[in-house]
Amino acid sequence: MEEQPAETVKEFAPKVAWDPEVEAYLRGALGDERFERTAAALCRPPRTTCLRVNTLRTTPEAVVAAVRQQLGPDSEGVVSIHPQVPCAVLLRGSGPHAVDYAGARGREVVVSRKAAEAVLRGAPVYAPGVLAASAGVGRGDLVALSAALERPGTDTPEITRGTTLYDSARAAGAEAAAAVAPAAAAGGTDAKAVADGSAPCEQGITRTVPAEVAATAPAVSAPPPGGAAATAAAEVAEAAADMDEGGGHQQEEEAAAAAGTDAEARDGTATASTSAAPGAGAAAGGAENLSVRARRRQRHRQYQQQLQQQGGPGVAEQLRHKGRRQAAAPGQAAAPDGTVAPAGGAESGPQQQQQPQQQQQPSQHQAQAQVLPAGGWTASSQGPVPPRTGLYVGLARAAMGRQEMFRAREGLALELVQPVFRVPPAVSGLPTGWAMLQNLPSVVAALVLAAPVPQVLLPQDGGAAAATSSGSSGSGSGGAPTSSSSSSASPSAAAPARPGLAPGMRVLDMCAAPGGKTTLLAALMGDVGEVVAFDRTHAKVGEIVSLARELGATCIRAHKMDAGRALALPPSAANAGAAASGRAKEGASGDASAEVEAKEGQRESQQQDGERAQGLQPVSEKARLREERRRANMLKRGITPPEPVGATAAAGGGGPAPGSFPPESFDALLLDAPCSALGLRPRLQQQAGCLYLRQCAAAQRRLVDGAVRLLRVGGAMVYSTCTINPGENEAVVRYLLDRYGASMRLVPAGPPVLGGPGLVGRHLSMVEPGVPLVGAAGAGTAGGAEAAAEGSTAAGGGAGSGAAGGGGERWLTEDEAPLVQRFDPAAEAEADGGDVAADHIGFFVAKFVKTAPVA
Ligand SMILES: C[S@@+](CC[C@H](N)C(=O)[O-])C[C@H]1O[C@@H](n2cnc3c(N)ncnc32)[C@H](O)[C@@H]1O
Repeated sequence: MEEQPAETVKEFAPKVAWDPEVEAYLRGALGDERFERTAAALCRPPRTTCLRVNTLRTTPEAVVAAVRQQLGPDSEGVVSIHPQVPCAVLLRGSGPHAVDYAGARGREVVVSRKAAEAVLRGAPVYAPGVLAASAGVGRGDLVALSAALERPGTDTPEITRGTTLYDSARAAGAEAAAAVAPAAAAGGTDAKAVADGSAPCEQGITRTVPAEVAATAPAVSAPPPGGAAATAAAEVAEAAADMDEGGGHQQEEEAAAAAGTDAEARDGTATASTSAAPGAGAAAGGAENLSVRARRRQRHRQYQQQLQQQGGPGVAEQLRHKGRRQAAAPGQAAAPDGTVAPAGGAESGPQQQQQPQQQQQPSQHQAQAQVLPAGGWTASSQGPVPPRTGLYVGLARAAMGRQEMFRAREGLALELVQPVFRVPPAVSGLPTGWAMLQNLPSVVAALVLAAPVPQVLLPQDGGAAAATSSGSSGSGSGGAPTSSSSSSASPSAAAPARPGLAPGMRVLDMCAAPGGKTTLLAALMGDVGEVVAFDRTHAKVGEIVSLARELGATCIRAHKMDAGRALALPPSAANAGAAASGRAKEGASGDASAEVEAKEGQRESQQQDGERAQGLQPVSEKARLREERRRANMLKRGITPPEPVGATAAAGGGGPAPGSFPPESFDALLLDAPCSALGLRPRLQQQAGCLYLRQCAAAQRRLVDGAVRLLRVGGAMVYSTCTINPGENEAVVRYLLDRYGASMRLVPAGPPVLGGPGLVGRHLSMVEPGVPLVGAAGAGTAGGAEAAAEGSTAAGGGAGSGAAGGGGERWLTEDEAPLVQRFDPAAEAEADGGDVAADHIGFFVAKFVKTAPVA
């Protein structure tokens, strides 16, 4: 096999791009080293896929056998039952693998960030995900796949859809073909830059030429017509034709320049067009008259001026690079493999090898770009584009030609040939309802709710659990643990325990769609009892219903409900509730965003429920009929329609929703809160800003306010998120304990325990608007932020200042931290031998028991 130059092989090692304020905050929370590892881990998918077995229909062993049968020899070492979570079947993948991009021969397709993230999980790319492609990419071609990030703070990708990327090697070949003479004069210092492999391109990516090639390549004169350069020119010409479809004259200008038909457009100084290679000339109009060319020149200069006016340093840099490339181009030639060979002569040799040392230190992304296939890629049909990120995500084969990729609204555009991650093969042939894909920490969250609650924490009369204590713990049906918690942090670890979840209970899943955890709760209860599932979005409630049907869970009642308004207080308590609500707002008074969020949430909820509320107090016959149809429709789809209630106030403001529940309605409760999702993987970019993080936390506190009231005394509650943001995790636990500590007790979140401890300390300025976050972190604590010196304990409740109180955002104490589970995306790297079974998304689980009514 032909040996490939090392430069074509690329490692995948990017780090998530963050909003700067969020980065400063997370660095403070996690410490620099852990933050760096987390930022790298978030760019990669977890290498283990988890199939959660539906124990209502089958057993883990049966699923493993079915998967093995389906995968055949491929299943060797790939499939296993999780040792601590019996209802979880793990399928192991591998990566990141270095990818050799030599086969792409300089062709590239840029896809949206989201498409690239899907590629990392093993998906192909569909036409809408394609943003840019090299000129002349045809069906069946191999291409390097790269990701475009979004411009900071926007959803707009950094590269416009439809952009043509020029393969600089081909463009250079065309230019060489256009030159009658070897253009020795233009070779000068730029030829030197090319020769030593450092010639930059328009995108700010430094193109690398293998040293061997640089040292040995012959000097180039005009290549023979019909050779590689002519082919390249023809492809560039095709690109020019492509670009006419939507690119406007600027694209044409660029194409002409790249095709070597207008020397003036390239260096701005030449006075005559050179004789073009046949292909290039025919394509781009080498026999144009001077006035047309003069107009082009003018437009080109105007465009450059515009760019310089609009752009920051990036644009200036691109223009500089562009000038250098263009001047250097005549001294280059396209090697058959798409690499660029330098001009020989006096400038070549050891002198050139020193050039890179004089260059500016490349950024991280540039550093990645330096190991791109020799030849590199340049942009663009629409003028210079921002410096590329160099986020290469695999070698793919085009299933469409370039034009079709942009014209098609759907359809497979690219199939992965060499992936960065090898995900386990898809398991598609399992009998319906046997298993579902569910990330392991999510499974753990439900199991933690089912885990036994130490008896000593419960009131004498046994509260809710006593009513069902004769039932099994559910371990037989769902693999829930039966033993008492083993956490040494709990003073009551050795005490007899009662199940947190058992058949016959009435359980609430407050934010339930699409229903992964809801259906697991039902399985853990043996489908006996009632699992009430809320979601605020109508369509999503439908998803819960469908999943419940598919998995055969009949005890689930799905409601469309804003969980923050689900608490119905009796009229006598309404005033007290309103007062509680007022206090909640008071507590958050330092947090302007909380109010913003509360108002927004209220507005949205009111809007969503407006129609329904009207239907409950119909103003017309038409409205009544509409409501009837609506309710019938909901019933048909398995969604429980809301019933009117007479209550007038609820914690969290906005009043109770129709169909809301009185306090202490549920024996157990799961609050899997909507969150910033900063733990989901892979993510190549995080757009969330601090304001958004604060809004998420405010919404979560509002949901907590309702949850603690809806839970019956003696009942267990799990709070979980899929974010690594301590403001939505530890700080929410702190809020709950400070505000409701007289009624709610933090207990060990387990078994099973697969995550690490929570963060101790506080962040001084996260919740204080206008205070810069940088520098807020102290040194030497678990998170790099200030140590928890205040000694707030799990039981030491009362109306504390909460997360929003003076002194910034507060997390856990040393005693509390081991009781929760923080799933660290970077944890797997720390594990012995890098155990892929421990490769998780970022997640957080905390468990509480209600020991007394909430006043
Ligand atoms: C993290 S997801 C829940 C995932 C779910 N527990 C599972 O495991 O499949 C959060 C859900 O909360 C819903 N949601 C957001 N705000 C809500 C609210 N105020 N009341 C009820 N549901 C809400 C969202 O629509 C979303 O489906």
